Amino acid sequence: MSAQREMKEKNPWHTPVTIIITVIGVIAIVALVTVAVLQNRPLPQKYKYGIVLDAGSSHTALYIYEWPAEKDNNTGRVEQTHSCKVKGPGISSYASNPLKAGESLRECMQEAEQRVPGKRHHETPLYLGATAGMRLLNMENSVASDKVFQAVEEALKKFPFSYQGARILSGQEEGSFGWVTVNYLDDRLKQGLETTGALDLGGASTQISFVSDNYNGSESPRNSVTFRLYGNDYNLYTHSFLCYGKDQALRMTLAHQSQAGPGTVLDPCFHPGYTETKNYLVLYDSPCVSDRKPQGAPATFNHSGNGNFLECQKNIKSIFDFNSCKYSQCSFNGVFQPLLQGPFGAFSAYYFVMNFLNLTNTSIPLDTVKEKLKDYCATPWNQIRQQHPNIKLKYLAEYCFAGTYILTLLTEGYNFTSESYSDIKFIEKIKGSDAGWTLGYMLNLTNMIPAEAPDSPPLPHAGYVSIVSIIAVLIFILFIFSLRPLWPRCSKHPQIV
Ligand SMILES: Nc1ncnc2c1ncn2[C@@H]1O[C@H](COP(=O)(O)OP(=O)(O)O)[C@@H](O)[C@H]1O
Ligand SMILES: [Ca+2]
Repeated sequence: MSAQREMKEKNPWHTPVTIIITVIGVIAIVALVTVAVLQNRPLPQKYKYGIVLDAGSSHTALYIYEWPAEKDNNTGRVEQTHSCKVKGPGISSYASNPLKAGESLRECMQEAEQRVPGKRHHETPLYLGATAGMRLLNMENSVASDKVFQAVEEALKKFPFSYQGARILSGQEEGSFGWVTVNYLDDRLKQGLETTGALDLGGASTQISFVSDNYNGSESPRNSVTFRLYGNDYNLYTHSFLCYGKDQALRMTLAHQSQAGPGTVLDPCFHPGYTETKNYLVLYDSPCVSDRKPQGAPATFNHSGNGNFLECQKNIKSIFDFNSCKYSQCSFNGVFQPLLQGPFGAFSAYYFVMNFLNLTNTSIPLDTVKEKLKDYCATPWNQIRQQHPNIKLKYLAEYCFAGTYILTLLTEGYNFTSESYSDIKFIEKIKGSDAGWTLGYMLNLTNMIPAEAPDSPPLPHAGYVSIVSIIAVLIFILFIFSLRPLWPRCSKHPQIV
């Protein structure tokens, strides 16, 4: 008993000096770490907002983007928080009643007023970009397109946002900003990773944009767009085919068939049993087909389907010119295209159509995809309608054509093969944001992607706190050891008295 007591009494850690040092040391460490944690705690997040209206040929959509206020330049952080589909057709359809174009945007704009916090309204930039529908209207009737823009501008200026203008995007801008969006959302730009090509299919035009090792912009410079983003140079190949969006392509295919003679068009791209009376004037009311208008045609024609994939593909091929090419290689219509280099993201109508047809999985062999589409096109129209009672009839009637057009455009037009077909991914969204040109357009106009790589703190906050804590503990232990001479002596073998 007494030996144990002696040992306890002689334990050097139980002397008042070391106890006091320990207590002060622990308090000092807690204080140091607390100060470090509080001082460097990330500030409560405040957000900034941006609004882009995508005035497409078939409809207008509004997108709201949000990013942390402190990190304008630190990318990969802008996200789409809301989207609103404007009711009614695209703004180019209001050529004869421009005021209605402005009015049509009101509901979505009011929604945006609710979604963006009031105190941010005045600093929130608002852009409207119009694509191929307005490009065509501008070609056809520039006075009408100016009036539409005027009406749209007046309507948008009534809202409390920072209005930055409405304009028609060039085909190159549409293609390249789609490419920026896809690669930004995938975090490929900031990390300098290999990029993804972008395939956008609209109603009135279609875009292809990708980086190819064998393209430096010297052959066909009009297809070249260069970007310097986060310290990396990109030489992008991009082309926009006006009239090769799926709605205008359908018009061209129909116009080609109705040249056989007025009356009835028996269309292999429509289901057997499908039959509609259509108006020649409506069909030819577009610069994409106006020169093919037959002379002395009756006002209407009967459009009936017989559902034949191969025949449909043959008709679709007739709207492509595969013969003229003054470059080393071309896609179609004499347009230069370098060697395809994947991967590719295909969005907008590419996704809507392939998703409806259950064909978004590109690891299915191309021949099987074609077989499935063949069966789908041959299905009677009545059966299709019964199976899909909730799908808009106009879309439903056209999925056979649209699917066949997509496969033809990809394989015959852009030269995707059975192997490279699997490099394509049909996508709608990336990390919650829609794939499309709008985000890239806003990032560019707000200078949100720096040319050089931003300086980033060498350590994340949690790493910083851990290192400060470990170093503080180590210093404390060293300190205790430096006080060794002050420690009371302790004998190796306790003596029994
Ligand atoms: N659910 C859907 N199913 C099929 N097609 C769709 C669907 N939603 C939109 N689309 C089509 O996507 C295309 C979008 O094109 P849009 O952006 O309006 O034209 P552009 O980009 O040529 O100006 C249109 O052809 C439209 O009909
Ligand atoms: Ca579009």
